[in-house]
Amino acid sequence: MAAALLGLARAPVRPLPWAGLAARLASSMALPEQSQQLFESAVGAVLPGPMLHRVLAVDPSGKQLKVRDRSFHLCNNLYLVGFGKAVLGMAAAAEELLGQHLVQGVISVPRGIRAAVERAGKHEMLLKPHSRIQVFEGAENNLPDRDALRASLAIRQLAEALTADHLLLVLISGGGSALLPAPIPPVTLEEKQMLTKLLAARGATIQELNTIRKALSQLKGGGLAQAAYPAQVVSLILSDVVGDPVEVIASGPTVASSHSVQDCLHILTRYGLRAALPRSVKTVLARADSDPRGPHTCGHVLNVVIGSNLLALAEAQRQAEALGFRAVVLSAAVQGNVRTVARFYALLAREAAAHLTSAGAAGAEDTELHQLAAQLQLPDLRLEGALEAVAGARGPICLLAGGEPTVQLQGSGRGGRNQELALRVGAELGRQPLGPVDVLFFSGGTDGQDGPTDAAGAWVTAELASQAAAEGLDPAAFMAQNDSHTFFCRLQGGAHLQYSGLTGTNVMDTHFLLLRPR
Ligand SMILES: Nc1ncnc2c1ncn2[C@@H]1O[C@H](COP(=O)(O)OP(=O)(O)OP(=O)(O)O)[C@@H](O)[C@H]1O
Ligand SMILES: O=C(O)[C@H](O)CO
Repeated sequence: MAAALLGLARAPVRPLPWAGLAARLASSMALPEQSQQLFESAVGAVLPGPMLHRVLAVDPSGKQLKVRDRSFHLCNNLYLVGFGKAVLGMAAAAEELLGQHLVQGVISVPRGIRAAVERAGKHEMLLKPHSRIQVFEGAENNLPDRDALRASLAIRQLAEALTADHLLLVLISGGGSALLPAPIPPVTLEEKQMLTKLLAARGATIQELNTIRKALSQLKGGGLAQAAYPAQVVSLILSDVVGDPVEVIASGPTVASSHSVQDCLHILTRYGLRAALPRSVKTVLARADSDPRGPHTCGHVLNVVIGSNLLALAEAQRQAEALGFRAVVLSAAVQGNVRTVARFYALLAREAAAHLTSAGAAGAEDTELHQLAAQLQLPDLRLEGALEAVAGARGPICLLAGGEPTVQLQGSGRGGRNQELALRVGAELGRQPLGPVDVLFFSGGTDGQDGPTDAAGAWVTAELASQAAAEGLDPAAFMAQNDSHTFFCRLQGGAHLQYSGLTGTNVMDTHFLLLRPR
């Protein structure tokens, strides 16, 4: 769906007409440098400014706001609210574009974000000095708190005061659920926070977590849209969820919820929380099905996904082609255990290397690769397309993917999904020689922060095991402790780490596999 929405469906890969020149270009730069360029172009494509400019425009008369192919009348009637990790930059871009039409705005963004953006010199992501947009910072560590609650109440108040003449622009990005808490009484903020924490710790998916959050919230699951009715509502959504489901991202505050109380009870039972529910939660759930207003309706809302992992990958693919790689996007929905995902990428690298060096792929490994692909159940995986492209290639190959694998923490080390994935792929690649081909795997979080570290991710080559051994580092010991960040800090003085600082955007992670025959 996202591909169609964004007009990004790709034609099958054909040989490049300028293949000779491009291949020379690819071979003149080091693979780590090239992977860094791909990451920068991926992130650059989903920065708030470019994204908003792609979908929003004011017509020359200044009387119409164009959102894709829809037009909305402007006459001192524009209001703005927003919540999410990327919303400060989105609001700054909206203010730049629509400032003179804006009457008032309120946004809820993570604690410390303005100072971080300022320190990074990203002034284009800051609001103007006398902005009409009020900023609340809160939800430290992605958990709803009193400050986020105050922000939610200000957002609700703004929405409820609107009339049919008004237009409300809603800016939404990942992290929005924690930044827009408004529990339905008698549920308290603390009770909701506790339930969310318990569900997350027991492994609930973001879909399950947000189903519960919606049932207990005044503003999620279409509640914000309802509060703004009869004003027209345009929501611009930056997706941080695989498949870009608008009802899940930030718990869908402008999307009518299709979940029933039964769905909630199933989830609470699945995670062993049904028996110990606070009385207030039971009361709200019991009331929900008998709510005389019925579910929220959202006919007055236009929800638009303005950025996603696929958009970032498409830009990185373009950049890879410009660098002379034959480039294929494998999937923008990589999920699953990081160990399985790492094995999958290592087998894919091995098979691609075998084709490039005419060694021929081993049957058992091809079978395992397909088994892992089936096990991971990636809905949009283009494995055959990638293998075909690899089989027909003589020069450098770039396979791109994105998503959010899961790390089940066992140790007490420092790391993140991306660094752990890279370390695991590197360890797998070193198991057998790959022939005369250079192979690099890169994994980086588009928000610029991988887990609780200040690196965005890391890159590895097939030489990782020997490089580590030369410095007395044992990758297996670091993996057992989930200590990938410490490993990469020590390996060649941190040269394999990707640092970009907080990027001000967030469309999950990017994975690049680069292969170049020697
Ligand atoms: N030592 C570690 N090694 C590997 N992964 C870790 C480690 N510590 C935390 N993580 C992982 O980091 C993730 C949390 O990091 P982060 O704050 O970047 O979350 P996020 O999912 O990227 O947030 P968002 O999607 O809202 O941007 C969790 O998935 C957690 O399992
Ligand atoms: O805020 C949230 O609910 C998550 O980041 C998913 O969008």
